[in-house]
Amino acid sequence: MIQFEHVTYSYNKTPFIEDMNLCFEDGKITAVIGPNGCGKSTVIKLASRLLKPHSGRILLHGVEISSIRRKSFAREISVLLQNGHIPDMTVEQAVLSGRYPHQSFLKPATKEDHLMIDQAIDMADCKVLREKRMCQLSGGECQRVFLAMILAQDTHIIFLDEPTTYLDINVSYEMMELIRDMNQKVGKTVIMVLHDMNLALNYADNIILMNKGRIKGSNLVTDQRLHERIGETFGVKIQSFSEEDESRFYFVKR
Ligand SMILES: Nc1ncnc2c1ncn2[C@@H]1O[C@H](COP(=O)(O)OP(=O)(O)OP(=O)(O)O)[C@@H](O)[C@H]1O
Repeated sequence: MIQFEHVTYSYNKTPFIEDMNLCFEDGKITAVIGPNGCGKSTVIKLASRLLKPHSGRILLHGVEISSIRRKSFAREISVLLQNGHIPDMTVEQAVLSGRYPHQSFLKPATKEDHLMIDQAIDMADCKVLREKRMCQLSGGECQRVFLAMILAQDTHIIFLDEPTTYLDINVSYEMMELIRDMNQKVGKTVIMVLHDMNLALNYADNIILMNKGRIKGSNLVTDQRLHERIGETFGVKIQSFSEEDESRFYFVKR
């Protein structure tokens, strides 16, 4: 479990995130949603130690994350960022680099490392890309390889910042199915930033809604007013229709 306690962070003189309290529960898929610039990536970067809070505490299973050793932390938490750096190496080497928290300095990769990268490449459907260089891949292919790197890192908690960027609609759903498998079959805790409300509503066990650096609601999956709240926050109108005794919603411009 990751907890934010009274966290404050600012990029300039004015605090952007102020006194934030938040909990990412174990074993769940949590979607963080909110308009552009509302602070979703900032939260992911704070939780994954890429940014340091100016005040307050961030705890991983009750331990302040700043006190955890780098390699131990990387065995617990992995993160897929937006616009990640494309390494100058082959896909196989890139996926192997995901194993670094489990390897000893200057020791060659072990049998287990190779097994993990084979599994990760298989799961993320990157077999045909294995020998290619990263710079030769399309945006969607790169995204799949980044996911394979994360799978190879084999952490309990996975942060994904817009994992479906560059993916077409069909592959986006495949990616979500893979994320659901990681959660349900392997027990990973997944926290992901999503812009696609359909994906968030279909795949998340928990939805956290943000606006202007603040949490506007968490545990929203069961909130009867979830769709209205999304509409208000994004400034869009909701329309609903019934399908097979189920109400479906879509959002349109006001
Ligand atoms: N390095 C930085 N320096 C200054 N301001 C920053 C920096 N990074 C982000 N910001 C600002 O902080 C705010 C929150 O940014 P953040 O990337 O967390 O938003 P987001 O909700 O993830 O947005 P998006 O949906 O567009 O990806 C924005 O106003 C952004 O301009």
